[in-house]
Amino acid sequence: MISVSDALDALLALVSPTAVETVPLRAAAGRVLAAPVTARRDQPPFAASAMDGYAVKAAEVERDAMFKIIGESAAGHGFAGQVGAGQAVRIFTGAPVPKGADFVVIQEDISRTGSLITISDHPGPGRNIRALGSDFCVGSSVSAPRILSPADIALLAAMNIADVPVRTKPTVALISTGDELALPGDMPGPDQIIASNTFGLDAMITAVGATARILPIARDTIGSLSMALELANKADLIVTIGGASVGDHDLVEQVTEDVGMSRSFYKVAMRPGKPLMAGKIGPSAMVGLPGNPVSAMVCGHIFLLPMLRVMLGLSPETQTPPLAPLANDLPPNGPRTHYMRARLDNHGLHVFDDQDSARLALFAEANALVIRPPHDTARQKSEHLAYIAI
Ligand SMILES: Nc1nc2c(c(=O)[nH]1)N[C@H]1C(S)=C(S)[C@@H](COP(=O)(O)OP(=O)(O)OC[C@H]3O[C@@H](n4cnc5c(N)ncnc54)[C@H](O)[C@@H]3O)O[C@H]1N2
Ligand code: MOO
Repeated sequence: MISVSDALDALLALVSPTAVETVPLRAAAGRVLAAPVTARRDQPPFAASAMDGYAVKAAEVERDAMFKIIGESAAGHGFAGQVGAGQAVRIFTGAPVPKGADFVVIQEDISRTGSLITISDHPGPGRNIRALGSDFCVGSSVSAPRILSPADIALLAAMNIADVPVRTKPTVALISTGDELALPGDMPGPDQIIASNTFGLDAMITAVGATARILPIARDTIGSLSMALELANKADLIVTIGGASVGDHDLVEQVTEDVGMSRSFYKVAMRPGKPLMAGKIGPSAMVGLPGNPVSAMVCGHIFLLPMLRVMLGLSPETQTPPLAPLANDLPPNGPRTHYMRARLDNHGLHVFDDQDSARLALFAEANALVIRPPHDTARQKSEHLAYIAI
């Protein structure tokens, strides 16, 4: 049995970043930017008014000063002339500030009679002008890698970037194994249960930005499992679920060996998730997850997500696990790293009494996995422990 950190290192060594593809801007939302992109424009491309009002010379701005309006500058239609002494141009938000003007008096501070205006109130110190290129300039860079947020997409649009280089979505083939499994919506037999893990993992994989394929359930025969692995052969990552332990019907170890998997390791000192195996089948990374529903999902968080992040060109971890106070006492931990299901609220981490790795209903109540290192001593309420938000 190897430690969690050795297992993670070995798993990350099985994968590498996917190829880069170029997609239209709208399709880039949520994708990982693969290379820095640079602005093709200055923004704003001219000194622009930040307010509706009158463009004048700053030197002439004082209470009771009078100006003659000589034209108008609207967004999309600037004023071609020049503002001279004692002159003003009616201007609107986003419009180019005309030559000769360097101050916009907001219309609330003006009284107007025909084509004459008087500054009737004290204008504030701000000139109400956004300088050319004050947001970004030609050549300003958006750094990579990053998951493109809605704000990033808006920025790229403003930079006039129509096509975006992103990482190809890693493909993951999910294979549930077991005679006892039926699909949601099926009429399960009396000894059957519903295959839940594939669906939970599919949701997790999709949310991180990869594509999952759910393959037909492999039955507990060598032929059925071999066929499923064959169907999976083009995937970047093959994930089997169940059949990883030592029972007579646990065939993943044997069949992956038969199809020529070069094994990286089998069994990790963690709870849940001990009977985890990994290796390479041809060019695909392969991870054999334990079948217990909570074990499969916890291993998804601890191992699959970092692997997928590396495939997406990101760093494996999103953050160092934060600390929070315990809301209850905990007994000492055993020899394996224990990821304890807990609910974090304003009072701290409420670690569940029942840590059975088959209890999906309880797992769905959890929003944190409290990390207990091997042989961690007993912990008291209020002590701060590291956790992973799930
Ligand atoms: N003698 C021993 N028995 C077991 C050991 C051990 O060390 N010695 N380890 C236990 C641990 S820990 C785990 S975890 C499980 C893992 O077993 P497998 O990976 O072989 O999984 P299965 O036996 O196929 O299934 C376990 C359990 O999970 C259910 N299952 C399987 N696939 C799915 C699915 N896709 N969706 C929902 N539920 C699933 C399956 O019906 C079983 O109830 O082994 C322990 N045994
Ligand atoms: O290691 Mo198993 O995954 O505890 O239930």
